Amino acid sequence: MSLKKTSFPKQDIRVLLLEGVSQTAVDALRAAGYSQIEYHAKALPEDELKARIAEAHIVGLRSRTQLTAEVLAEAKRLIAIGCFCIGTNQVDLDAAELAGIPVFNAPYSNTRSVAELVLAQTVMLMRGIPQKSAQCHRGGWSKAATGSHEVRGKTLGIVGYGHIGTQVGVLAEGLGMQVIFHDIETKLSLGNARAAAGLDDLLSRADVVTLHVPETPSTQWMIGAQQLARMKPGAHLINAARGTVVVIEALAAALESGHLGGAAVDVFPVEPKANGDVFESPLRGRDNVILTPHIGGSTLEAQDNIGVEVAAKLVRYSDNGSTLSAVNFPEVTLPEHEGSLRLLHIHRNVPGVLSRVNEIFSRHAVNIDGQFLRTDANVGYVVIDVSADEAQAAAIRDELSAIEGTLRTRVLY
Ligand SMILES: NC(=O)C1=CN([C@@H]2O[C@H](COP(=O)(O)OP(=O)(O)OC[C@H]3O[C@@H](n4cnc5c(N)ncnc54)[C@H](O)[C@@H]3O)[C@@H](O)[C@H]2O)C=CC1
Ligand SMILES: O=C(O)C(=O)COP(=O)(O)O
Repeated sequence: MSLKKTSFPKQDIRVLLLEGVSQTAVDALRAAGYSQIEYHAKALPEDELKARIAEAHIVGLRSRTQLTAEVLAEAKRLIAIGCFCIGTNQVDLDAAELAGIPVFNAPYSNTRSVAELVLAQTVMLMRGIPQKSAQCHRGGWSKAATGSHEVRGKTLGIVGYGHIGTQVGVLAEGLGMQVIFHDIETKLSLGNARAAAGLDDLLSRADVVTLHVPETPSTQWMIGAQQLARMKPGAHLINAARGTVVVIEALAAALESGHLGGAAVDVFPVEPKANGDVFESPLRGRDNVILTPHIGGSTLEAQDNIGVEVAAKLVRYSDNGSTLSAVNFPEVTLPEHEGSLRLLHIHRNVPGVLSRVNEIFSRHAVNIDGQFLRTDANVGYVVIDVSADEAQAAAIRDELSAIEGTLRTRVLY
């Protein structure tokens, strides 16, 4: 494989990988010529994170590492962020964009893993298995059908009918469940699934409610005491979305009162920072609750696929400038630039920047082979391919950097 030179040698591009991302990511980065990889099996404490990210050009993380505006302010050299997961709520996406840093994720690679777990939890909860298993562990024996039900013919209510929610629905229909869903967007129903009239309608009809919404201001604490009270007596709640979606004390109270039959919870408002840290929760010690340590997407298959997918996006951006599928940035799909040097200019989206860019090019005796521009409300991203030598490109880059509103410039060779 021929390795492309970037604005400075690849061996000087530092990649910081956190939270034990899959070895497939390391392999993919190495194969693309990125040899300076600092690998951490855990999330770093904030002070250490600030110190390490200050040196990094590319950072890869999972759901634990919080890239706040304060942390990003230290990341002076950072060109790209890879979330080796689906959720990107752990990154201040606006702060990253305004620093000229695109954020990539793996929007589908662990979808199936979460869906399979939720399906299994649905069966376990409807059969009362968590309680029966706990009882057997304590030496008890209570062979009875009381409180045990088939899922066939029962109603599954899916809140958030996106990638995971639809997969859960398809799998549940395979077991003969009736599927209803609620989403803020109009969604195509798969199979025989039907949209509920609203959240309250769904809560009042479902035997099992499962949450698959992202963490946003509209989903924060969306399931509290009032919503739980609307659920059918004896119904079950599954949360493998984000811990901030459910008021956990209200869930504990609904279980304590016997209103809910059980719950399966994978995500929590506060999660331990590292394996081995103590997990505190009002749900601990309840036999009818399946507790898992945020492992909905943690299968080897998912992690390996995520490693390959996100590493490829980071390499593509670093080598080629393409921002396709970035979650916070104008998306530009770029062709290869054989025979041209490529200048990247990321700027605040304010009037006049493009005319200044063009004015600079008009003063240099270089041929423009291609120009690409995308903007969003905050940022403009312009890519210009030129027939020029390295010294000319460096001179142009310096002038582009001086334009007011410039966030980042790079030359790709
Ligand atoms: N437990 C785990 O390990 C994992 C958890 N997740 C979580 O699952 C979430 C969902 O993942 P995907 O299905 O891939 O996302 P998605 O973006 O495909 O689907 C989310 C759906 O929720 C809907 N939605 C947003 N706000 C809503 C609201 N207020 N009320 C109703 N619907 C609303 C959206 O319109 C969309 O259809 C992720 O954002 C992540 O937080 C994802 C993977 C693994
Ligand atoms: O993909 C997601 O959004 C998840 O929640 C999975 O997070 P993780 O990579 O297991 O820390």
